Amino acid sequence: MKVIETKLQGCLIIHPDVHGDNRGFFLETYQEERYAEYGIKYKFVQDNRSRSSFGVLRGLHFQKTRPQGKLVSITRGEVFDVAVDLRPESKTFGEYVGVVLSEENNTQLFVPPGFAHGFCVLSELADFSYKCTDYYSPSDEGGIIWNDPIINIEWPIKDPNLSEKDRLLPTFDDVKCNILGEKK
Ligand SMILES: Cc1cn([C@H]2C[C@H](O)[C@@H](COP(=O)(O)OP(=O)(O)O[C@H]3O[C@@H](C)C(=O)[C@@H](O)[C@H]3O)O2)c(=O)[nH]c1=O
Repeated sequence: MKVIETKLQGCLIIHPDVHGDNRGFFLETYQEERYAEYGIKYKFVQDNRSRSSFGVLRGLHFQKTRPQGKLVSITRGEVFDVAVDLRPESKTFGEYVGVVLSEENNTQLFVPPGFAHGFCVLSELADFSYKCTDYYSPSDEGGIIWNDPIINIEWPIKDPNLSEKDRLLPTFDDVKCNILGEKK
């Protein structure tokens, strides 16, 4: 397994070892002891999977008081996946990393608790799988609009297909005030 640190502390790009043979391939998508060696020492309590079609963008999502760390990967298709650092004490607060995850590259991203997360779909269909370090808590959901001008993510698609909820998300500026306890 190859693990690459990103500029956002704790946010890791993971390339699991893929064992190919004449039947196909095998890979371990999570192994507690080995992932812990790289700082992923969380207990995962929920596994999720979503399917989306080309041009769908889900995000940018976080939970306010019960932040979820997420170990994300793709079992079908290709996405551009984004993590935004929302940890108020972080030197990289407000910065993001983006990485292509696909069924070809088998890459994973570990998004620590305290980040917003989102992805857009680059293939006809994408099956997105992730493990979470805390439970889904709908009343605790927060979000930032995908095309926020301050975060300024270079999404590889234009005019994404968004849920009604995601279309109405606030800006980073609005969310930042809440996170940092500032008055606007
Ligand atoms: C996230 C989630 C949703 N749901 C339900 C609520 C709703 O009826 C339906 C779809 O929910 P959403 O529109 O919020 O799904 P979605 O937009 O896919 O939300 C997800 O986006 C990505 C980017 C993330 O990082 C995830 O943590 C999560 O926020 O599924 C659950 O039952 N459990 C869950 O953990």
